Amino acid sequence: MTDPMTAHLNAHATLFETIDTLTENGKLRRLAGAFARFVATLGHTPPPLLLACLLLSELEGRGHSCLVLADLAGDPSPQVGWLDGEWAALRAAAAQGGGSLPRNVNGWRNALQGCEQVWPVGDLDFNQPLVLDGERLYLRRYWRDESTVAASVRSRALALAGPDGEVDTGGIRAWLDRLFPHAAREGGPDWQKIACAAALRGQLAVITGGPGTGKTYTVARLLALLFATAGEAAPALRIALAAPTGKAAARLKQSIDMALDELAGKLGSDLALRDLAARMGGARTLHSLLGARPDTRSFAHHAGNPLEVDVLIVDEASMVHLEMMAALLAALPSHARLVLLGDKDQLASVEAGAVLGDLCAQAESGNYDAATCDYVLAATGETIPPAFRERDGGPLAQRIVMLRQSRRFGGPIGKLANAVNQGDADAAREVLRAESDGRLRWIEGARPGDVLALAVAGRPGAGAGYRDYLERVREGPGGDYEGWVNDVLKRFEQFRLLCAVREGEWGVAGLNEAIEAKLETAKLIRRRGEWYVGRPVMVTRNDYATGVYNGDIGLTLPDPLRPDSLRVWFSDGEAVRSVLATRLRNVETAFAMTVHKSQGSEFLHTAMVLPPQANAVLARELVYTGITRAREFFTLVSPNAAVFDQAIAGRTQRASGLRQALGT
Ligand SMILES: Nc1ncnc2c1ncn2[C@@H]1O[C@H](COP(=O)(O)OP(=O)(O)OP(=O)(O)O)[C@@H](O)[C@H]1O
Repeated sequence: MTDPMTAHLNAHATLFETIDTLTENGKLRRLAGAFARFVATLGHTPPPLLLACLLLSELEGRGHSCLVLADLAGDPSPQVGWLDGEWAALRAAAAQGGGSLPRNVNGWRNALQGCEQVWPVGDLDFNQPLVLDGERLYLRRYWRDESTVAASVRSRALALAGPDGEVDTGGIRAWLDRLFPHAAREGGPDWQKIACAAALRGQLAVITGGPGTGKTYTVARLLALLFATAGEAAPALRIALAAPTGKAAARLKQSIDMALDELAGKLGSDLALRDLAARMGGARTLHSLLGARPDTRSFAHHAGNPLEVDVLIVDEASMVHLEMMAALLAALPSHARLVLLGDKDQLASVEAGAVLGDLCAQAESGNYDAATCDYVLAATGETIPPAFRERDGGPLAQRIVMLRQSRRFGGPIGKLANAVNQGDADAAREVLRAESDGRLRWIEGARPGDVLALAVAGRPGAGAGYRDYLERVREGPGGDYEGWVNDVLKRFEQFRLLCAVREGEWGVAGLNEAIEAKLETAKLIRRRGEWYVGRPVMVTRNDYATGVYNGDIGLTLPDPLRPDSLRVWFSDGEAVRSVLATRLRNVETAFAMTVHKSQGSEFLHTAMVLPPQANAVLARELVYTGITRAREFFTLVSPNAAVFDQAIAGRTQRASGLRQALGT
């Protein structure tokens, strides 16, 4: 006799067969089918629920935190990159399981809210795995995280440091005038100064801006201001610096230390800034700040055991995913001031959510209310221009300041990044083709050999690609092993090849192999199995035993004490540290890496390789992020010029309920 569960799954045999075929063909991730099967074991499962679960899981893998019912009622193919009638095939197969599928949003909502696996928000809660909130379907944990973030951001946005009358705007103004002695360069108000004042007004500040707009410069001055205006509390002020990755954390600490040191020189003994820098300690990854525990999703710090901080600065906030932001906000004591720094236009986190983008949805237009404009005038002497005054600005808009003038990125790379950000393909192509000063180069109609030549030898005026560090490796350490390691690591950071995709000849996997072969032919490396001298690797999973984390990049060099064994060296701010190569289990070769993984890093010369065909991940944010990883030189390599236009035409809009919940 067939048990009821098997009988139930059999009723959907055609649908599961179609799901399996799509999975085999790489159109669905395995987890999506497995999740749909799991939900089917939990009770009666009508075909609309199965389809919704399948899509929800597939979308989660692509960074969306929920499924919008309008997409179900319409056609979700664009979000999942289906081009060949996959959605129609799934619908047809689902219909064979019995009954017709809903035709509109109302129909889908009715079908889903009647299912025992779904909790319609507001009904009695039985801890069902799926949550239906208005016109969005969630996996319960994302709904919980989104609710935590929305509630916490709302209450922090509302909490003023005191009625504005009680904030000593005169005192703030006096310090700000010293910290920002020069007027803003391109007319308009000094947004950096305004950002500092805004952050002093409440418990949340978001400072967004493109590369080189002075986010770190501003935040160093904000720290000085907080310290200067804290009065007797100053010596006890607990400040923490954090970022999503170790590399970004190290960069933040380094830049803040430098900026504070420079300020200390200017302000003399009026403010003990060097003491402040020393007391702050290092910058940490968010995982380490929250006390990540191996193999669990929970942290040592949470609402019941909050972080011991008064001020928390988080850099590269665009990389912070929804789950991490929820954990961070839950663990932050309510009195603490949170300052988020990041570029809202960059790619969102690899994991689900686009929190910074959602928070900053209206940052361009400012939307400051009259109270903010009055406060800013009193605290900074700056007048917010009418164009940035209130339209429909709520409390959150008052907490967000966008820095609009880049100090480092004014040249052709900045122009290109701007054009891409505006989706202006004509302007972007024009800047690229002008190849100003050799800063930009576009290899159109590229062949694989062009990428390899670039990787091995760079291009004239823009450095020698990977040849440079490998030749230094070949020279050997001489008498100063650590100096040599430092130099090799620095040279490796001068050039990087970024890919939009992982698979195929133009993806990370194919290019890494091809580059290794080419370097071997050029006698720059000598492979001896997986590990060899000069191999760059990227860590793909946190490993608490060896102290290396997802995204860390290291170089393989001979062990100074036992030349036969290899160690992988990582930069740790100014210092270096190493791990025996054979102890690193989750690593991959990193001559080529994805744009996603390059976030938080910059290279003197960045080359970005686009694939020959457009696909769902290839969007404006990705191209913008790739370009803005270049400090001095940028090369675009594309086998098919049309793909560049297609990529920047599309924006990635991640499905989330956060904008609505926050009114942004
Ligand atoms: N108001 C200013 N006056 C003088 N120099 C400035 C000012 N603002 C920024 N700079 C300089 O411009 C450069 C870029 O600033 P900063 O590194 O703070 O930008 P950022 O937005 O943090 O960049 P990234 O996105 O790359 O982290 C630095 O050298 C900084 O010292």
